Amino acid sequence: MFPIDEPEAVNVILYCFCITDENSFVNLVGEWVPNMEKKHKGVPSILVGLQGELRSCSTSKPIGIDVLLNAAHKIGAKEYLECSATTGYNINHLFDFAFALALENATTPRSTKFHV
Ligand SMILES: Nc1nc2c(ncn2[C@@H]2O[C@H](COP(=O)(O)OP(=O)(O)OP(=O)(O)O)[C@@H](O)[C@H]2O)c(=O)[nH]1
Repeated sequence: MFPIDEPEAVNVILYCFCITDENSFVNLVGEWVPNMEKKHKGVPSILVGLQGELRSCSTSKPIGIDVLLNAAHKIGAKEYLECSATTGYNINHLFDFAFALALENATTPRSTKFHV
């Protein structure tokens, strides 16, 4: 995990994983979330399922929605959202929601840097 030199500049966290990759989900919940929580306590987050169009693909085996909603609740995420870079599904909604959360959390003037 890379260090963010200005932790106070973080107003929202997007926890992203691929919905058909169990490992990416397990790593996210087991490693990334606890680390980020230590460094950015109280910062609102969104759990984001990537490659969302694969949910309707008959040959893929996505992680169940109930598991993901439960995980979002457990890690304290404000929402679970699925999106797809391939089809554009939910991308605008995700960023609108993320910016709204970030603004809610921006009680003092912050840096405008983006960390990906
Ligand atoms: N099915 C599907 N595949 C996707 C989607 N977005 C990205 N991919 C695929 O996932 C792989 C990785 O995509 P990248 O956009 O390169 O992801 P990255 O995290 O930047 O990966 P790096 O290049 O290693 O940094 C590629 O094979 C993409 O085609 C999506 O929405 N749906």
